[in-house]
This record gives sequence, C-alpha cells and structure tokens, in this order.
Amino acid sequence: MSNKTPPTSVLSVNAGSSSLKLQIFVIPKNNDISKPKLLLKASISKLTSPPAEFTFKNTESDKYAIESQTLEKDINSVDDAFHLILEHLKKDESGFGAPKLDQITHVCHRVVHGGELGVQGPLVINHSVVKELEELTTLAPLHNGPAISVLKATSTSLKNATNIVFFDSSFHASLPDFIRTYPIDQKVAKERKLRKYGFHGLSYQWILKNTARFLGKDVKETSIIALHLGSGASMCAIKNGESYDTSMGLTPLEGLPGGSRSGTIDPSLIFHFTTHPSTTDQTPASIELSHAENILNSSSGFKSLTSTSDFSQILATNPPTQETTLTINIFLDRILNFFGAYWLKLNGGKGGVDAVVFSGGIGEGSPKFRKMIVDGFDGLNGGFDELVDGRNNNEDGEETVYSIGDGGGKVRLLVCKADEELQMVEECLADTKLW
Ligand SMILES: Nc1ncnc2c1ncn2[C@@H]1O[C@H](COP(=O)(O)OP(=O)(O)O)[C@@H](O)[C@H]1O
Ligand SMILES: CC(=O)OP(=O)(O)O
Ligand SMILES: [Mg+2]
Repeated sequence: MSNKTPPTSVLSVNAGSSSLKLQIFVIPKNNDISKPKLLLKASISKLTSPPAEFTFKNTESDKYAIESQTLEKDINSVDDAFHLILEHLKKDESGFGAPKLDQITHVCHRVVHGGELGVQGPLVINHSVVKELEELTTLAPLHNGPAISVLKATSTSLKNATNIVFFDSSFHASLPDFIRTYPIDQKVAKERKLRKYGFHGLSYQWILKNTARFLGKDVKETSIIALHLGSGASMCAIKNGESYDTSMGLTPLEGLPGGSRSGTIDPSLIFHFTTHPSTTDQTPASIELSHAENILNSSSGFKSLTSTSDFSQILATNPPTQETTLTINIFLDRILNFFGAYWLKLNGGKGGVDAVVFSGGIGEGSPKFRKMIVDGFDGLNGGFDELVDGRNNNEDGEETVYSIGDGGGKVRLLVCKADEELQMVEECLADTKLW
C-alpha cells in the first residue's frame, strides 16, 4: 500500500541470479529530492559458486563495515542472503547516520519478469500485483521467486514502507513487433503471452542515460550496443534511446550463455536431453518447470563446461585448461554473433552506433575479456576507438562511465558501472505517482 508521503529514506533491493545487492539512500531534510544521499551499500555475491562473499559499507560509520568476508555458513539463496543482511542491518542501526530501519519510507525491488504488467513500468504492490507476479515465476525461474520472497519479507519486517516493483522487462516495451514476435501459432502466442520480453532493462536504462551524459548527447539521439555481462549475460541494441533488440527472450534463458544458463540452443535439444519432459497438454497455470528447463537454467552454461559458474575464476585459470579455453571461446563467439547482428541492425557502418558499452560483473571487472571482445570487432573496420591498455586496465576509476579507448574513433569504447539499485531509486524519486 502507498503511504502517500514523499520518500525520505529508500531501500533498494536487487535480487540477481548469483547475488543480492542492496542500498539505502536518504533525502536529507530540505534537500532536493532528486539528489539522494547514499547511506549504505551491502551485497552477498557468489551465491551459486559458494562460499558466498559478504560486503557491507555504511557511509556514516565503519563500526560494522565488512570489506569482503567469505561466509562460512551455507548461504546459497537470495532469501538466506536477505535475512543475513537484515540481521547485520539491525546490529548496525545503532551506528546508522540517519534513519533506523523502521523509518524507511519506500522499498524498491528489482523484479526481472513483469509480463504484461511490465509494460506499465514501476508499480506500487498490492495483493493482485503480487498474485500476477507469482504467476510469472516460471518465466524467470532464477529470479522472480527469490524477488517475491524478499518482497514478502520487507512487507512483513518494514511495516511502514511502501513497496514498489521495477521490472527488468519494462525498458524493452519498445521492441518492434517483428523482433518481439516468435514465428509460432499467433493465437496460442497471444493467449499465452509468448513473446520476447527482454531483461536487464534497469541496467540498460542506467547505461543509456549515463552514456548519453558522458557523450554530451540527448538520450533520444543516443544509439549504442550495450553488453551486460554478469552471472546472467545479455546484449541490447539501443536505437535513438530505445531498446530495438535484445538477446534475452520470453525468459532470461535465451541468448548468451551465463554462469549456469545454456543460452540459445536448438529447441529440439530439450527432447534429446531429458527423459522427463513436461507433457504438452497441461494448462499454463499448472505447468511446473520441466526437468530439461531446470537443467538449462541451473546446471548448464559455464558451470557445465568447467567446475565453476564464476567467470573470474575461469579467466584466471593459469595455465588455461582445455575446459576454460573452450568456455571462454564459446562465450566470446556468442557475444560476437549478437554484436555483428546489432551492428548491422543499427547501421553501424554508416555511423549508427555512438558507443559500445561494457557493464555487469564481467563487463566491468575484466579488461582481459573486454580486449578479447574488442579484438573481435577488427573485421568490421568500423571506426572504433583504439583500445588503450592503460585505460582498459583502470580498475579504480570512480566514474560511472569511463572510456577505455583513445577517444579518436567514431565509435567510443566505454565501461559503465551497473547500478540497478540507484536506477530504481532515481526513478522512484522522479515519479510522484509512486508515492
Ligand atoms: N574482476 C572480474 N573479472 C571477471 N569476472 C568477474 C570479475 N568480477 C566479477 N566477475 C564475474 O561477474 C559475474 C557476476 O556478475 P554480477 O553482475 O555481479 O552478477 P549478477 O548477475 O548476480 O548480478 C560472475 O561470473 C563473476 O565471476
Ligand atoms: C536477467 C538476469 O539474468 O539477471 P542477473 O544477471 O542479475 O541474474
Ligand atoms: Mg545483475
């Protein structure tokens, strides 16, 4: 329920497939509502390649700070992670610079799949919204369930707060019909809402607005190829400020491979892979995740090719093994497939691409992998910036967007640090309909 008061203290929660990231912002009294102040940042990562890692930073006090702690306890779900962070927050309350947990007025939640709800943009939750989201769980099996469980936990533990959901899929409402439509029976497709939705949209919105700012361009005139390479990886062709194509589809399984996801495969492979496919005559509401779908989401991708879903470990294996080399080559190859396609679709050869932007844990964290990708652009002869090693290796840059190229090309090479949490908070503060 909305409490109809302007936000003064906002908690923002991002339940990813391998991590939970959380930030708290305050709007100091008499201050501009568009300038939230970061009070606290916490994350638990490596949930799918344990042991998990905990970080906690209160900008006002170091008393309970945790730079990076390997968790001994069996923390391997977003739910566990949320409760652990909540316990730590309660301990930290005494050291809080400003509001206590019960003074949080608004909670922003990243929900990956919004289905048709997602087209409307962010929503204040009520029972019917939660019910609709629950029905979408099977369409984002690694994400929606955990996000709903955090949503329920904050509704119970932060009773005074308004809970708002922000959808990863909303940014892709602009996909043209010939891109969003799968060539299947259209009656069935419409009835069951089977189409490309696309995800990582909060990240793409953040990348777009910050890249436009960096380039000094209007968002509506900015066209980029963005790569969000995290535990789940996707790419997006953004044309004049709108999503024109993206690699994920009906679910976050389509497109690039990821930590535990296969990405695109021949759909018939499912029937050769499993001896327990779901039967086809179930109604959508009663369909459980099939065995095969579960395998493709949870035990495929990097994890099935090497011993880990943690890409930093795969890149760091020295000397590389046959398995790590194969994994890296597969990921690179699929990225270049999409890159070539998006370059054509955006008319890159005729100046239709302003920048290539890397983001997500891998996109931000690995100069080595960025260089491999950029080397793959050679054949396009596309007027890209030259990669500058000193810039590409810049690990401590504080800026949200920075250049890794020489700046002399028609197509800039940039890194943008993902911040889906702040993206949600900025949207929340800007949209008075939400409070
Ligand atoms: N410095 C790094 N170099 C390469 N990969 C990295 C680095 N830091 C994190 N990663 C990888 O990023 C992925 C996690 O990305 P992230 O965007 O945080 O995940 P999530 O999808 O859960 O939001 C993991 O595969 C991790 O190994
Ligand atoms: C949509 C998706 O795959 O998200 P994440 O990378 O956070 O798991
Ligand atoms: Mg993420």
